[in-house]
Amino acid sequence: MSGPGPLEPVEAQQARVLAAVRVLGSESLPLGAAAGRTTAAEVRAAVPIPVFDNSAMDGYAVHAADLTAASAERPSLLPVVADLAAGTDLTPELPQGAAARIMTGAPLPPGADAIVPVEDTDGGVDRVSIRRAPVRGAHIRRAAEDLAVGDSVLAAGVRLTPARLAAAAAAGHGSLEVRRRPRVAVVATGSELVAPGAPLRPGSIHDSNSTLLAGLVVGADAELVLAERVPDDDAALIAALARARAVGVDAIVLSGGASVGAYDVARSVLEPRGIAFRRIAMQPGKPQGFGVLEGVPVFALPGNPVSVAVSFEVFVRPALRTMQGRAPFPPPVHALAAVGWRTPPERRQYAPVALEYDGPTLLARPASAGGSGSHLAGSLALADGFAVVPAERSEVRPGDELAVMLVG
Ligand SMILES: Nc1nc2c(c(=O)[nH]1)N[C@H]1C(S)=C(S)[C@@H](COP(=O)(O)OP(=O)(O)OC[C@H]3O[C@@H](n4cnc5c(N)ncnc54)[C@H](O)[C@@H]3O)O[C@H]1N2
Ligand code: MOO
Repeated sequence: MSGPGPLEPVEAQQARVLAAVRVLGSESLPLGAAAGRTTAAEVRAAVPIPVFDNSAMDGYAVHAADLTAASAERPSLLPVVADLAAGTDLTPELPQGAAARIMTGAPLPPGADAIVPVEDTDGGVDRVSIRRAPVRGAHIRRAAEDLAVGDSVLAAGVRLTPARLAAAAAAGHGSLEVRRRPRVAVVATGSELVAPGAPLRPGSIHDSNSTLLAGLVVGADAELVLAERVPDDDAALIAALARARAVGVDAIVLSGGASVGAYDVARSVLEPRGIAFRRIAMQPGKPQGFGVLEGVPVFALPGNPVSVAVSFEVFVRPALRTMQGRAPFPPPVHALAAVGWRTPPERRQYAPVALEYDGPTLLARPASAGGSGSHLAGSLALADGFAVVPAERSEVRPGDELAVMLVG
């Protein structure tokens, strides 16, 4: 990149990224190992839900027509001809004029057309006294009333939450075809960096980007296979990139050295290797390197911590989602600005905001009292998301509606 060059739209850079990434292959995993994975194909019910007609109550299976006269004052008495617990394989035909004791989830005996809850009876074992006339169909759960065999349980490209895994289990699946997790290497560059918690020497700072990126990668359901911190030294970065390729990666994410400084190592190493460095019309996150190095997408994010957090959401997360076969962009939430603030000209702002409800109204408030500087790492602690302010706006006024990207 020689000279400043024009600012390019965020969408143009996102399009480059998405054009360069591919959906990964799939593998079959047992449900217990599939949480956080993405379905590689539509999942259809292999068994119906419910599997068979069954009782929704502990009580008695009856013919409703036998009990039209039953009341608290004049209970009806029926012989109990069967005792059906959940899990029983008995399916006796229920004769007219008889009852079967039945527990919740036990199969409905053929002929029965209503369940009387035990609370409406004397709980008898040989004979039962019934104090209330049931309506036909009462407390019966019909086979397939939720899903029939072949019905769609999960679409392809859906993240597997515990609830979705449970639906798949209920529909007869023990394992699912899921996308492979993207393998990601994270490299923080900067001679000023020391490990979190290590003593600071003059001019040094704690490396927070490694922690941030590692957590974001894992939170995006990818696999962190390498995390390195390298000084502003070409040979050190080249060696780190070689190690990343040696372990096998689907993406490499760097932080720092993406701008025009004399020691901007990411740019000096990667630009000659075909990674393009551009100025994107966004704040923070203006300098962005992206390209494909020996088949591997490489993201060179600017070093400022808030820039890293925003750049991940805007470029890296959509790529990792695409690799997993998901829609690239999670839907934003909408909030009203609690206060006003100035925004930079000609750059779309991604302002870290804290969200809070005022009654039913979701309000967004800048997460840092110190403004929206990309160096304000402390503001990340309070940020629930990034409010997206269009480039043509120069200020946000109190009450303005804002789209907010939730942080991962
Ligand atoms: N002359 C210009 N200077 C700068 C421009 C510009 O257009 N012209 N753009 C500014 C913008 S905007 C950004 S953003 C930064 C991006 O710079 P780099 O990507 O080269 O990042 P560094 O210089 O390496 O670091 C920036 C900042 O972040 C701190 N940092 C870096 N790594 C970490 C880490 N792992 N943990 C915590 N903090 C980190 C670093 O110490 C710097 O303070 O360039 C502007 N300059
Ligand atoms: O683009 Mo930089 O991230 O504004 O500070």
